[in-house]
Amino acid sequence: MNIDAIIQKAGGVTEIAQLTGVGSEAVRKWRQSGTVPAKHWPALLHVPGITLADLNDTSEEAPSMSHASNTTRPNGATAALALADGTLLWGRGFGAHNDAAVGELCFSTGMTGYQETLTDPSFAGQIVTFTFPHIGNVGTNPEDNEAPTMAALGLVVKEDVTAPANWRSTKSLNEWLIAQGRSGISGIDTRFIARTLRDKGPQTAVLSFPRNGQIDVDALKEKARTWPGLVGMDLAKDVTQGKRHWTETVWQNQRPEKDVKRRVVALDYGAKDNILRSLVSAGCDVHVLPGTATGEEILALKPEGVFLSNGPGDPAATATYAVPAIEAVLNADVPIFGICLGHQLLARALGGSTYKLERGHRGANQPVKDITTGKVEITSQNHGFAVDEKSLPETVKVTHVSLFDGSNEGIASTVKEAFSVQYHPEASPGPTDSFYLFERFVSVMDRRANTQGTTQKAGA
Ligand SMILES: NC(=O)CC[C@H](N)C(=O)O
Repeated sequence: MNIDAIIQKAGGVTEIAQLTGVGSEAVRKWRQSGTVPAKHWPALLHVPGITLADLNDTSEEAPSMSHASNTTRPNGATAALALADGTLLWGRGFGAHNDAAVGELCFSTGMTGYQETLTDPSFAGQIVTFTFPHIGNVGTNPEDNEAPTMAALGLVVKEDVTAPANWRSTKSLNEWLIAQGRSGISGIDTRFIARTLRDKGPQTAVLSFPRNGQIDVDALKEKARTWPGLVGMDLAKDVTQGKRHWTETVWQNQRPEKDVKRRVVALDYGAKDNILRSLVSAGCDVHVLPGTATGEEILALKPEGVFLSNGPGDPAATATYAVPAIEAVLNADVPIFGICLGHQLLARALGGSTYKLERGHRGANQPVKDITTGKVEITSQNHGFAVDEKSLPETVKVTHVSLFDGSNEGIASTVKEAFSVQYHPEASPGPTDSFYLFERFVSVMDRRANTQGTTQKAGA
């Protein structure tokens, strides 16, 4: 919304001046510059029809290397970001050199946890824009990785990365990126990117930070325009780490250790380490299998429960091999808990379908309502696909919903012990409001073991 539309919504120049406690002269100045100073936004948010997004649109452009400039390369520009719609943004490269990393451009609103975000395997095939302007301030450390390598193809930030200041830091973000072989670009107007993705939906982009400094703008734009996009891509098979016995708990675990541990097979479609740690902390003995494991391979481990992990790419593509395996687990009546890609795959195995969202959810402040209790959780999220509620059969109930856009955030089968959520109860980064889901999974297995125990005793 432009400034004139905002003035009109507020009832005119005199009214807006009164509302904000400034003189009409000040309002005229806002009109000239096209911006409303942020300190007056709270007063204007009371006016029906004016939203934060509208005011954001009027705010001054953040100082950046260039704003959607298509022609001249500014002095000092060493990297560029080309979007599929023809936009070219110049910036300063950091991290490792790469001629042209191509993938889906997305943005995350998380204010902390850039290292966890960059190593979340679900970001494979994507270039992450951080809307929080200061990235890199706390450096990197060996404990905050969610997987051994960085899955995201690159990162886009506003401010240049400065020297780290944190007692846990062992490497600067710049050095760490060099070791990961990934590039970053700074000096970018990240609000412009957020708005573009908001208004136009998902966009492919190419991040170029070439060693020789030569950037062929037209070639980059062409590459961005012709990349096929994430729809139809199975990326889980590229990031799964396969078979292992996981024993680590969450960092600074305070939960008492359980006497009996429930034997869980965790299917790794690109699992974040903190999910495995959370399962252990909640009382599971975690045996990880690759996401490509068959039903037979899973059931051969005699699990008391099966966990379906998060992961990158299009769930419809991964479903080709994952769904038959999940169906075998459902048929064997083994309890299931799924997160994110695991949620989408469970929905498909139960008869539902998935679709690509116009606006993905990425950040650590996403409100979700638990429909059963009415309680709201603030959740960590990273997904671009979603479960289509209309496609769900009667035997599946909706348990959680996004308070941002009403899309599905959780389901449960009414005939099997199987439930899943679209968000990330393991946080990392983000709030831990939803840890109860790991405990719920364990209590389902406890209940099963107890009833089976009773049955056995009764039969003996
Ligand atoms: N975090 C995830 O598991 C992401 C799931 C899926 N790749 C999506 O984008 O929706």
